[in-house]
Amino acid sequence: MEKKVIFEMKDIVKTFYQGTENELEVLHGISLTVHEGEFVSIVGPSGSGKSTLMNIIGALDRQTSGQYILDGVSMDDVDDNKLSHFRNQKIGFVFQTFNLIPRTSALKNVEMPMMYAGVPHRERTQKAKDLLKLVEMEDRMGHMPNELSGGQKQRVAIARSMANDPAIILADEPTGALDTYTGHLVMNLFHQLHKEQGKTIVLITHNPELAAETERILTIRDGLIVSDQRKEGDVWI
Ligand SMILES: Nc1ncnc2c1ncn2[C@@H]1O[C@H](COP(=O)(O)OP(=O)(O)OP(=O)(O)O)[C@@H](O)[C@H]1O
Repeated sequence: MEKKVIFEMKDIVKTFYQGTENELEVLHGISLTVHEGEFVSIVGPSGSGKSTLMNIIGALDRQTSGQYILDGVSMDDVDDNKLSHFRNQKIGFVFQTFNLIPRTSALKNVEMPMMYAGVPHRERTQKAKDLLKLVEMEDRMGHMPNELSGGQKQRVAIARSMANDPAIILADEPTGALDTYTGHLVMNLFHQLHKEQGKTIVLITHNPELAAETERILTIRDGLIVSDQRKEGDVWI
């Protein structure tokens, strides 16, 4: 059976304008389809446009031209007022610097996206507990972020990213602030979520070794996708 399309980009161009004179076209026409359950990485040198592309995938920014369809909805049809709600529902973000809310317990951090989504108290607390259990953080639920190690913070952040059952988990250099060993543990967690829960994951990374662990590598250079490789068995094609 054909897998469901999670998002589709058609000829996405992004231009930044500074004043009326200066314009900088950063993405020059990106076309890309990602299906449900894929674990994709986006790699490319610094300045190639990865963050710009990620901001569009994550509905944090809009394209200048082209079409972006996320979970069946064209982003052109989502007005600015609805954008943050849409983002909260559809995207689970994991950042390099964790971005947990300080002086707020791990449990409350995971509850937060559900609070914004209007999930009733009892239900969201139970879901947050279940998610923290899934990432093996159930014994640290009452801890504040500053009482957690980097790897533990990232596990809480990953639990939070799944709170509203997003269409995509979008992870931007999620192991960038962690030592190699802890980074591997975090990557293993993504692999587990992908394999056991069928999550669709988009990983943005500088690290080719991490990218090679995923099943599809998109390489972006100077604002264009220059290769799109998939792993078949042990071979990249
Ligand atoms: N808001 C902005 N206004 C103007 N130019 C921008 C803006 N954001 C990014 N750029 C430019 O777009 C280009 C691509 O930047 P981007 O951050 O997407 O690259 P990147 O591949 O994520 O780099 P890195 O790996 O270093 O984070 C750069 O030349 C950058 O200066």
